[in-house]
Amino acid sequence: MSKIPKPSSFKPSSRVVGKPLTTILENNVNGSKEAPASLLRPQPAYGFGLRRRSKSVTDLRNIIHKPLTDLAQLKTQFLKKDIQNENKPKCIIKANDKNVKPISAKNTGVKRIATANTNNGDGPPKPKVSKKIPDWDYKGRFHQLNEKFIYTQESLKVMKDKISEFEEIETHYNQIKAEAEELGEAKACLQEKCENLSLDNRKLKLEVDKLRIKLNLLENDHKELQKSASVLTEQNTKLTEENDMQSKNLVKLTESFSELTDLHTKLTKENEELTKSHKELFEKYNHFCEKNESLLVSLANANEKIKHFEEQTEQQKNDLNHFQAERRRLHNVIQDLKGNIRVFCRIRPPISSSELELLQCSISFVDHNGLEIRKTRESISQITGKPQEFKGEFTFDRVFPPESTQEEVFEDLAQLVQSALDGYNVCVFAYGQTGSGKTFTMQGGEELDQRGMVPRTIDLIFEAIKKFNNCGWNYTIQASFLEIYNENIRDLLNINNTQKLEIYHNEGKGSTVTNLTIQPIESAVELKQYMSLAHRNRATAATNFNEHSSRSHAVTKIYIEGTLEDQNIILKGTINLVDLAGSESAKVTINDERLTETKNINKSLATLGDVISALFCKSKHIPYRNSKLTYLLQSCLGGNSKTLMVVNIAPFEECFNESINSLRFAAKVKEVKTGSKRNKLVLAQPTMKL
Ligand SMILES: Nc1ncnc2c1ncn2[C@@H]1O[C@H](COP(=O)(O)OP(=O)(O)OP(=O)(O)O)[C@@H](O)[C@H]1O
Repeated sequence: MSKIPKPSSFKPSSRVVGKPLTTILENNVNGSKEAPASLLRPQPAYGFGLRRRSKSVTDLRNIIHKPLTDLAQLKTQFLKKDIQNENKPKCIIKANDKNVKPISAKNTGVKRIATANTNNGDGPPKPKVSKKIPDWDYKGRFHQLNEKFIYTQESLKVMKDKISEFEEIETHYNQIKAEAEELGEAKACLQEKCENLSLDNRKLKLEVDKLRIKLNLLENDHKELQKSASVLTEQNTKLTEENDMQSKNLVKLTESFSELTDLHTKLTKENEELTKSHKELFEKYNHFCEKNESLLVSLANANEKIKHFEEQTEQQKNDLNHFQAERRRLHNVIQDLKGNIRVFCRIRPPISSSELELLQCSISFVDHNGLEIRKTRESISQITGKPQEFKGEFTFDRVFPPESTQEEVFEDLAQLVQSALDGYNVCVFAYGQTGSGKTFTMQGGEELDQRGMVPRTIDLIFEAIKKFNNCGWNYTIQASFLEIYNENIRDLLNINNTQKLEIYHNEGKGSTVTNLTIQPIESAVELKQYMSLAHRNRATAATNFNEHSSRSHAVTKIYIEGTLEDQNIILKGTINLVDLAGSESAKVTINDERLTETKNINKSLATLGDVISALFCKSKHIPYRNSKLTYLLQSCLGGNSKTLMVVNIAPFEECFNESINSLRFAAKVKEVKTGSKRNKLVLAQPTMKL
């Protein structure tokens, strides 16, 4: 049995009133919660019990299923009972219907009497029931009966009204019955639909089960997705950070891109131009390729020639080294032939007007080697009574008159510089009295052409080194500057040097001075700078001859070391350029201090003479140690060393005696030279200049 929705659960609605029952049922079948309109319609009153029950759907259902005859029967019964009830005061209503509960007298009691006298609104007011009227009170009984009669009449009237109501109800019942039939049909439809719906419901349940399973699966998936979502969130955070960085990079890259775009545009233009020029160049290239082929042929020929020339060059290099060795040998032979000790004499000119006013000696020059010097004033000999002549004739390797230039004086010295580069020790002395021109000869004047022997030697050494470098030679130059003053050595490159400067002689290495500054030199300019410094540091003292006369021996020593690695040749030579102190005799000195200076100077000069004499005599003992000067120059005096002495002469008559002394000293030295080399004048070798 399909369930019909209970009317009690429906709310009354005015909207459904007047609608056909089928429509209402259909609406309910479709899920509407509205009650059928007929069920909500106000029911006609056919008794207070029935009216109340008519609101129940169950009663209505019963009514629907009861046949119409029952209703007529009900009406009749109802009317009968109503009349009977009137006659049975103990029970106001006796319901035959199961649904109308009988009211027992027990429950009503006295109240029944009270209610009988009250009007309940459905009928006429009941006559009051007073206490029992005695039988004899006919009047009272009549009055009572009369009231009952009136009441009965009114009740009858009421019943008639009720009958008419029942007729309406009957009409209405018929309508309801018709509607009930419709409802039955609708119910069948609904049942069918319900069955269908239950089928659908089952299907839906199955689907729901499936969906639940799916849901579980989806929930699991959801959890996994949540996990992966959290992982992805972390990744997302990282990626966001990376993205930020990338964004920044992107901005930079965008900027760079724009720059590159500009550059690209420029380069595109350049490329176009270059393509154009490339085209032109390619044409030229093709042209040159053609030329190149012919040139390659010529190149191959040239290569062959180069190879041939290289072989020749190598041969010539070997020859050159051989010739250089030969040149060194021959140069040395020439120098030996010229003499290992050479003596030049140089007469200086008067340089100031005061010097021009002085009496000059008469000096006559015999070719380049000899000179004759005499006094202008002749004196009478006290012994013979005849006029006495003071003159001297001297022959030297070279005599330079006053007009001789520094360049001319240096010509011969240049050959000795070459000997130093070839690995020999060379010593150049400037000898002479104070003011005779020693310093001028060695250092020179201010002008370029007045450069003396020392700067010219420096220039020549570095010029020669350049040439030798081209032939594979490598030279290193060092220099030291010292002076010997009162037999004490002073370092002219470091005048504050308080360390002891002592001379030691080593047979292999020659003389060395301890603690002396030996300065490596890279260029001629650098060496000249040190030379100027040494010149400034040199001890000077004013004399009556020359305001800045030197009272010390100044020694400039240049160390030359040449290496030819190919041939494993090392040449070590030195050049000593010595500006000797003035050689004047003690009688012209002014004071004791000067006298001591002069004595020391003369002693060292005399020792120099003695050493040279001892070398000439080939004495067993050479007194080198008698003076610091000779001890220092020991390795440059004698042996294979080359010595050049330039005797400087002042042309003044008042210097005549000193000049004669100097010339005699020089002549003595010259004799040494000629004596030792005369026997060897056998080979005449050509002179080889640098
Ligand atoms: N050949 C020369 N030509 C021109 N002037 C010269 C010549 N020789 C020397 N003199 C000048 O004569 C002066 C004295 O010369 P210098 O100073 O060289 O003499 P010195 O012998 O070195 O004296 P001292 O021993 O005192 O040093 C200087 O003014 C110098 O310039």
